[in-house]
Amino acid sequence: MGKSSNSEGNHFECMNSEQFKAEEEENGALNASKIDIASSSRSEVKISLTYKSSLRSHFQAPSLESVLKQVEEKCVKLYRITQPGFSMLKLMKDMCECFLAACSTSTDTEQGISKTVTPGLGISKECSPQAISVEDIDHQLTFCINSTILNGVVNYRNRILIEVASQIPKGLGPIHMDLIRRMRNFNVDGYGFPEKDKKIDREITELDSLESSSAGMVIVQKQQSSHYVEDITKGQEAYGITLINEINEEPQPTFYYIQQNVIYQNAYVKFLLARISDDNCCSNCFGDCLSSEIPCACAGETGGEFAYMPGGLVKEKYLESCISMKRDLQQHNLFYCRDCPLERSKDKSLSGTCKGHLVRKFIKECWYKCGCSMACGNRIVQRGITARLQVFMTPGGKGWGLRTLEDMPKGAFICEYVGEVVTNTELYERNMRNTGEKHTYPVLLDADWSSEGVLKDEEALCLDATSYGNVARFINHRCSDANLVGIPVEVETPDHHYYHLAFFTARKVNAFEELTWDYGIDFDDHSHPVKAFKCHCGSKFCRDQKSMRMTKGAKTFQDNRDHGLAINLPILVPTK
Ligand SMILES: C[S@@+](CC[C@H](N)C(=O)[O-])C[C@H]1O[C@@H](n2cnc3c(N)ncnc32)[C@H](O)[C@@H]1O
Repeated sequence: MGKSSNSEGNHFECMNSEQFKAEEEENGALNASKIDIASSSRSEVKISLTYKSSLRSHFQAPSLESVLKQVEEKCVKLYRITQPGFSMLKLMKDMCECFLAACSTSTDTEQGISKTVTPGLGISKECSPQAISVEDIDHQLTFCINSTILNGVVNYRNRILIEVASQIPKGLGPIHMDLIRRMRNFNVDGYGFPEKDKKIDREITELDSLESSSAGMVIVQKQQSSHYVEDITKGQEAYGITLINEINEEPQPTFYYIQQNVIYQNAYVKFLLARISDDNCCSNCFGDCLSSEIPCACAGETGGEFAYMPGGLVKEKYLESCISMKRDLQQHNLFYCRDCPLERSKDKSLSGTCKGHLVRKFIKECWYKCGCSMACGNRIVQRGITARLQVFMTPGGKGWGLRTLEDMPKGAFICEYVGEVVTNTELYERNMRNTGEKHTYPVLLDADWSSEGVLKDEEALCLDATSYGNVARFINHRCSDANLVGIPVEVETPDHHYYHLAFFTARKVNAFEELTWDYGIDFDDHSHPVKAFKCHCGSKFCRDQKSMRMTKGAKTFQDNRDHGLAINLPILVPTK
């Protein structure tokens, strides 16, 4: 317990966890930071953060204003804060207010022990002589009840240890359950525990039975996962994206995480402001275009109405039309190219017959030439991923997959498909060099080939996420009833041979559900140079039944190379 006073001589009581400090030293985590929150008897709150950095010899203290300004700028960029007037001082004030509110609302005692808990991020506190505190440094959470009674150490790598000290008073059961409930909340908050950790319930009951015995260290659950990565994006996305493998020994996939598309070589993608005409931007707008009474020019692409609702979800009507386009293909016209870039890329001397391309609806977002702010409701995809996501090894033979760690409503933006922008010809050459990769990661950008007349080679584009990509490269295929829908989004250029392919939820998706997308594969097309994978989507509408029987005879791995997503052929209508 520490004491300090302010300039008016008020004393603050501040609780530190000695146990945690010892552990920190043991782990050599000398650069760890520590936050303390303390309250005085006059309900004043003091936050202090000790940051241990390497010592500098000529240290000159900067002004508080300049530091706050720099932090605010950094936060706005790093965490994509779109709230105008964001202020660090206000944030710190909010933290103090929350602390006081928590003190006054949760001091109801149970079995004589205060249930006051400050969940998460490096906070220790004392609101009453008997408190529970929660600390998190580098994702090690320490739960303390009265500091001495029970310390639960939750390790984020899927191991949960609960250490029980030697004297356990009777009647702590409800508190255990309360802790477990909170641990589950931490799961949902992105600490990466799989849903099956619900079996903690059973184990905590076992722990309850230890109450009357003298216990030492009790390992409640120890499940070493073969692989866990805290953030595959290495800080490039607003929230870290974890990766976990509890199924087999397959290590983390090797690829470079990129947050935005990069052009490989020949692709013609030019973002020229001069090409954006007045009809294609809203230079007279300001603030949020969605709140103006008359939709601006940027809504023109979607029939004079914005595709997004305030809050960022895609409007039901628009979303449904995109979903039905994929599901009921026969209802929609396919465009057949005169000189199909796909076929042309295979062999220039041959003129292959076009297999047809879906003519897709585009969303157009506001961009640089528009007068609105970055917080405008018509800028969703360009603001990047905000959902809590996790890459995980699927149990069903599909390799790695992607899931959400939080419930997502229908129409929510998940991520865009990011990769190297390559021409069809470049992709074809890559495919030919490819010697038996298990999974493939290319997507055709053919949503608007119908309006482009004959595309030049450098204009017929694909995204290849094999070596450079984002989290979307892990989204597996599901026939017909996938929970994501891919929508083409125009951001930088009105040239629709280049666009962003963005994934939105096609229905409400629950936390821990795998996110899937219908790649649009025709499993019956045996003319493709690379065979489609055997589909394990598990959907009752799976289109691969026939194909599974026909490919049974494939003998070598090479035979089983698949054409993943690089396919744009008519889909069979599912048989219900
Ligand atoms: C874009 S990647 C998806 C991530 C991939 N599962 C991985 O481990 O990296 C596409 C590849 O995943 C596999 N895949 C995706 N959906 C599948 C499904 N429904 N059944 C079987 N394999 C699937 C195929 O090998 C496909 O080429």
